[in-house]
Amino acid sequence: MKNDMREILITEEEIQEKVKLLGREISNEYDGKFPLFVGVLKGALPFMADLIKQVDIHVEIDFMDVSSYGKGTVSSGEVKIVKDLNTKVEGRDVVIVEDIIDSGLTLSYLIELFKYRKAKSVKVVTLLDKPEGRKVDLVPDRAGFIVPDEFVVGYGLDFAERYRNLPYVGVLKPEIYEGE
Ligand SMILES: O=P(O)(O)OC[C@H]1O[C@H](OP(=O)(O)OP(=O)(O)O)[C@H](O)[C@@H]1O
Ligand SMILES: Nc1nc2[nH]cnc2c(=O)[nH]1
Repeated sequence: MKNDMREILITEEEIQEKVKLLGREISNEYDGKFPLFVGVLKGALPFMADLIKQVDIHVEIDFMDVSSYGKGTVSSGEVKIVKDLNTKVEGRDVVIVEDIIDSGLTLSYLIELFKYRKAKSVKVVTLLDKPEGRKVDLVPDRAGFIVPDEFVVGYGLDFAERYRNLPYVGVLKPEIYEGE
């Protein structure tokens, strides 16, 4: 798969170091509390798995599957719930765990949903933030790395359901996108 990459933007080591730091910060922030971490499938899976191992307080985890991207690289703009939570969020400190914030449409939808469901607090931690992609005004509470306005893959992020299992984040060669 490495041959398909035009460029590696963030190495495995850089990711793991950042995840440790975020885990420590979140442990301090929620010390004495029992937050509900909501992983947004599918992309947040590797980040969620690594992050919870670096958090040194009790946490509950659950997952939601929402989708606004089809097979390609452009958001449809419409957010659909594919799988809802099994956990009640009323009265809970919710931490939404994302792989990337691009347009911000997915997250703004989820934040409003959890507020409507009466969460005590709703915060966002994302591994990647792409501020140039924003279509709504949204700033994450914690972000690991800022990425440029390019379609990135790896560490949960796919192109046509591939490349999620790369341990790093990068950009594909143009001929890979064109082949689809
Ligand atoms: O800020 P936005 O423009 O809304 O983009 C961010 C969302 O897009 C990706 O998910 P996607 O809908 O592609 O589903 P996936 O995680 O299953 O790949 C990513 O995992 C975020 O959830
Ligand atoms: N794989 C991938 N999914 C995204 N969803 C929103 N932005 C991106 C991106 O840059 N790459």
